[in-house]
Amino acid sequence: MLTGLHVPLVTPFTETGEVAVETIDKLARHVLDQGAAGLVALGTTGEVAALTPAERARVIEVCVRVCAEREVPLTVGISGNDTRSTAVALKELPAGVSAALVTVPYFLRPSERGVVAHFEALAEETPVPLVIYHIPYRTGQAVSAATLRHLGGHPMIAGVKYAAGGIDQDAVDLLGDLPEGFEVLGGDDLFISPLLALGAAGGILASAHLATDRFAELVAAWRAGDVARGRALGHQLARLSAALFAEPNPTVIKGVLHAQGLIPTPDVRLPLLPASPEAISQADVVAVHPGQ
Ligand SMILES: O=C(O)C1=N[C@H](C(=O)O)C[C@H](O)C1
Repeated sequence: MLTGLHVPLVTPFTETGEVAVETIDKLARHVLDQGAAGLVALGTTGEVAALTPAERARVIEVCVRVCAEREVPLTVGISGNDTRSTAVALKELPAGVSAALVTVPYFLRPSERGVVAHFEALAEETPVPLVIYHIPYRTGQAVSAATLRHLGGHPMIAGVKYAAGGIDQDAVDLLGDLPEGFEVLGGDDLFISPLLALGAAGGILASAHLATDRFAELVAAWRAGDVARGRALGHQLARLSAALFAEPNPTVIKGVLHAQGLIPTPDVRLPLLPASPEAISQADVVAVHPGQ
């Protein structure tokens, strides 16, 4: 389940500010047609914090339908920094969800022992396998390779979305000795190629809304041991990711998707502000002419 390219969908908005439900359906089918192995709903890229509970439910509903039809996994993002309410959110996931992407408790900085206790408690109650979202520059909480390896031994903890802001020693340690049945998915778009070279099974990559087929090929090339292809594509796609992350995610991605006619507006919800026209046109150029 946790291999290949998974696209964390943006949440497009209509001219009047509602969630553009039909566009989510189209976008989901588009990235799957282009080679994505699965979808992620309600990630950071989906502006989950700015959606109402009813909007979140609607987004999940559309994604469940498309993923069921295509027989691909759907992972749903769950963020929270309190164990009890996170467990409730997991139990409320509807049928058809394959896994939950659960953020390391943020802001509180509970200690690594607290992180272990949190995930072990969730793993005992969750109806679907968990993917730990390790992103210390957003959560403020360090998690070592040893801790991830320990958690990865639990049968309900299927993997980690690894986004440490680069290739750090823990990434090298972890990928050198993975627990059975536990996978690493890259979550830092710019560093996906080196992480795949180290043995990551795939990635959850917002950049892959664009050039989805090339991102899927990047994952396949590294997994097949095609170093020359993996390296060449990796350099090309890193330029695209850099352009798409020139301003806060997902503002530039939405700007480019809108410019390409794939979503009705480039709108984001506060506190995000729309990307600048310069950032959008620069990323659009790189997306269309990847070699330049
Ligand atoms: O929503 C996600 O999942 C992702 N979010 C990251 C971010 O916004 O920093 C980027 C990554 O591509 C996936």
